[in-house]
Parts: sequence; C-alpha cells; structure tokens
Amino acid sequence: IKQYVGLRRFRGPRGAGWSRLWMLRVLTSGRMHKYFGEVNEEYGSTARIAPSTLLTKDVSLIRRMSAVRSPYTRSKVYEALRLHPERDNIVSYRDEAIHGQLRTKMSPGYSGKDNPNLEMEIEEQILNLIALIERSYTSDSERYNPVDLARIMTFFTLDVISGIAFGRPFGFLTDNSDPFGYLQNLRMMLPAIMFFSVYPELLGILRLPAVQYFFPKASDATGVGKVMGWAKESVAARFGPNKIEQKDMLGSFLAHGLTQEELESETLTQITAGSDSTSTALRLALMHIFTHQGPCSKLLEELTNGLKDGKISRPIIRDSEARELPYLQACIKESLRLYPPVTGMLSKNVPPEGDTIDGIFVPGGTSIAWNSWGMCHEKSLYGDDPYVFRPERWLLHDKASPDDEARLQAMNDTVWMVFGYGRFGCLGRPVAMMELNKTIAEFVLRFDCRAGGGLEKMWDEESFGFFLHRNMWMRIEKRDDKLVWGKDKFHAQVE
Ligand code: HEM
Repeated sequence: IKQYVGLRRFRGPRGAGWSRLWMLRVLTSGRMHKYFGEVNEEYGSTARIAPSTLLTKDVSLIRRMSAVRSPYTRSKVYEALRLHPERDNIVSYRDEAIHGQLRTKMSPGYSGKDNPNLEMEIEEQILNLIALIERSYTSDSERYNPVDLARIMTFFTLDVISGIAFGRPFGFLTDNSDPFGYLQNLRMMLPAIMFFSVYPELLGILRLPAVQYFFPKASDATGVGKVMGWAKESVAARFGPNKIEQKDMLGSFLAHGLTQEELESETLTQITAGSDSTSTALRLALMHIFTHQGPCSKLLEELTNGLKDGKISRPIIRDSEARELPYLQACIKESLRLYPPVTGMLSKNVPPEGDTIDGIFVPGGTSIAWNSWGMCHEKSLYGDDPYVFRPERWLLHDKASPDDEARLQAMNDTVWMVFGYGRFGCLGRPVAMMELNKTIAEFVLRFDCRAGGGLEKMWDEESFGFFLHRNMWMRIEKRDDKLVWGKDKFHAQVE
C-alpha cells in the first residue's frame, strides 16, 4: 500500500500500480519496445509500469539521471546483466566508485587511442563479409539466391568484436556458420535476463551450487560457455613467460591495470554488448536504405561522386571520409532513430532524498526505466511522421530558420542517446560508428539489393532489451566493377 500510494499520481496500465505482472508479461513478450511506446504515448512521458517502477521517454529526465554528477544510481536490474558466473563486469557493477574506475581504465582501449590497428581489423572483416556474399549469395536474372541479412550481419559483428576483443576472430564469416550455437543461445538467454530484470531479488537463486551446475562454463563446446573458453584462452596468452604483447584492446586494458580475472569477464561482456546492438543497427539501416528507392539513389550518387573526386579510399572507405558524407550520416542517424538497437530498461534509482518529476514528488529508491523507442519516435521533436524512414529530416534546407536549426540540434542531441548518456554512456560507440560508416558505404557501392522475402512481412522480430531478427531475406546483385572502384579498377588497385 505504501508503494502504491508513493507513485499514485503517475498514470499507467491497469494493475501496474499493484503488481509486477504487467511488466513481466511485457518484458517477456518479445514486443517490449512496442508496449513501452504505447504506454508513454497514452499515460504521459513518465508513466508507472510497476509498484515502484516508472518508465520515461523524457529526454531531460534521462539526461539528469545519467549525468556525470547525478545522485541517481544503477538499479538492481543491472545485476541481471552479470554474465560471468563468478564476476561482475562494467555493465553490471552497481558500486559507482568501482564502475567509474573501470571506465577510466577501459576508455583508452575502447576509443581506439591505444589501438592503432582498430580500423584495419574492421576492414579485414568487411572484406570477409564481401567475399562471403560474392561467393555464396549473389543473384542475377537467372538465379535467385537470397541471404538472411540478420544472420550474416550477426556473423560480421561477432567476428569484428572477437577480433578486436581477443586479437583473434571467431571466424563465423569464413566458415559461414555458427559453430558456437551462439545465436540459439542468445535467444534463450535474453528472455531469462528479462525475467530477472523484473524479479531481481531472485538472482540469488543463480548463486546456488545446484543451479550453477547448469550455468555456461569455459569448458562447454557451444554457446556462451564456448565464448568464455575463448576469452579465457586469449587472456591467458597475455600472461606467463611466453606472453604475447600486442597493441590492441586487450593490451590496452592490461596496461591500465585490469587483472586476468577482470579481463576474462570484461571481454565476455564486450561480445554481448557489442555484437547484437551493432548488428541490429547495420541490418536495419541496410534494409531501410535498399527498400526506399529515393534515399538509396541519393546515397549511391553521393558515394559515386566521392569516388570520382578521389574522396573515398579503396578498397574500403576510411572512417574519416565517411563522416564527411552528409547523406550517409543522415541515413545512419535516421535508421538508429527509427530502430534504436537497445530497447531498455536500464533503470536508474531515485536518490534516497527523493526527486520531483513533472511536479510530482517521487520517493527515494523508485526505479526509472528508459523507453528508447518512445524517445526516438517523439512527434514534438521529429515531426508527424516518426515511423517513416526519411533521412532528409536530418538535412537543413536552404531557407532554414534559426528555429529549424535549433530543432535539428535537439534532434542530433537526442539521437545519440541511443548509446546511453553521461557516466553510463556506451564505451563502444566509436567502434560501432566505424562499423556502420564503413560497412553501409561499401555495401551500397558494391551491391544492388532488394527485399527478398514474401510480400506479407519483411522480417520476423522479437525484442528483449536487444532485438532478435530472423528471415530478413535480401536479394543481392553485384554492381559493375567500374562503379565500385571509381576510376579504372587496375589503376585503383595499384594505387
Ligand atoms: C549501435 C551499437 C550500440 C548501441 C546502440 C549501444 C548502446 C549502449 C547502451 C544503451 C548502453 C547502456 C547505457 C546505460 O547503461 O544507461 C551501452 C553500454 C555499453 N556498451 Fe554499447 N552500444 C552499441 C555498441 C557497442 C559496441 C560495439 C561495444 C563494444 C565494442 C559496446 C560496449 C559497451 C559497453 C562496455 C557498455 C557499458 C558502459 C558502462 O557501463 O560504463 N557497445 N551501450
């Protein structure tokens, strides 16, 4: 009753003020992003979704909670993100001091400052992706040979992230298979994480020896256990008398004082934090670009002009060059906005003294969850068509007024919040943006693609904090080599 009364002035779905069952149903439904969107649409930008949990799409509140000196703290739901059976990681620590120290130690490795080969490692995997498509998945007037974009983009991001995290990629792209059973494992793990986000007090059960027996282990032949084994081996190679010394991400973490155990846990976290999120962003960006003829032609024109003017390197565009292409950047932002890859909840706790939100006092300890879907489809910011893929909304027209400029600035500030904000913001953003910039540009330059599935739906989708997509069929034709290489192919290769 005390909990109910504390937040009674916030509106929300029926029953949500008395029990967590509404939240459980939504988080395990596979459609949490849609339900979250509807709740804040119907009950206001901050609404109640459980006895002591609010859900918000209010950008200023989200900023306030995650700001560097904010008194808000991570809620118990973060504990459900602990992947390693024995150790916490940067995503799951709730102690602000430990979390802050880890961030300081790990930032140089993530930013690429200590890792001069980061861009080259991503390029290597882009070339592997192109080779896989050319080898196995091109169609022409006589041959229909579609590819599940969701599957190969996950292979791609897993190879990129394992390459940069461990110094040795898993090799999913070269094998064109998932020998780890990773995708199937993820499908099982994500709903479980959602369950424990609703009932975090049950997490203690997972520490019981009888339950730990069923947990992934480094000796497993498949799934997350196999990734743990891969992490353990790769980290062990950096210690002992014959240790490998390398200037890469692991090398950077080691140089900044992470212990062997911390490295094992952090590299495992990197795989889950960095693969599905970026894969979602990539597959949806490509699907939206190729299924919208106007934007696709404009982007191709920008890229081919760039090639003609010598502003795009071969065989793969540089990240710095891609960042200078306004239409490419507009397509990426529009796609991140339309489908923010992380769908919540990442709740933060109100400080003990309480806070006032929308003029209502909120007691200390209340959890406030993040509604990224609502935040990115806010009509008052993005206009009346927030569910339409329209990259033009990111470009100022010739007669733009100061108001238009201010709105564009607010849109820009908001869209980057899909990566979180402030002291909880994503450390992998530079890596993710490099993958997006380079891969989308090369894909559009090299391939002519269309949606390749049936007419009824373009893909199957579920969301449990991250998105799971399947059957995202795409028909791919190779473009003329001259277009891909700019000037003369031979000349460009020699250069
Ligand atoms: C488009 C791709 C990505 C998106 C949308 C994304 C989004 C996010 C979000 C929303 C958070 C949590 C914010 C919070 O707790 O409030 C986060 C944290 C994090 N992400 Fe990403 N991420 C992406 C790619 C990556 C990549 C590629 C990596 C690794 C190379 C990565 C590593 C991390 C890490 C380590 C954290 C934890 C930071 C901390 O706790 O201080 N992410 N990300």
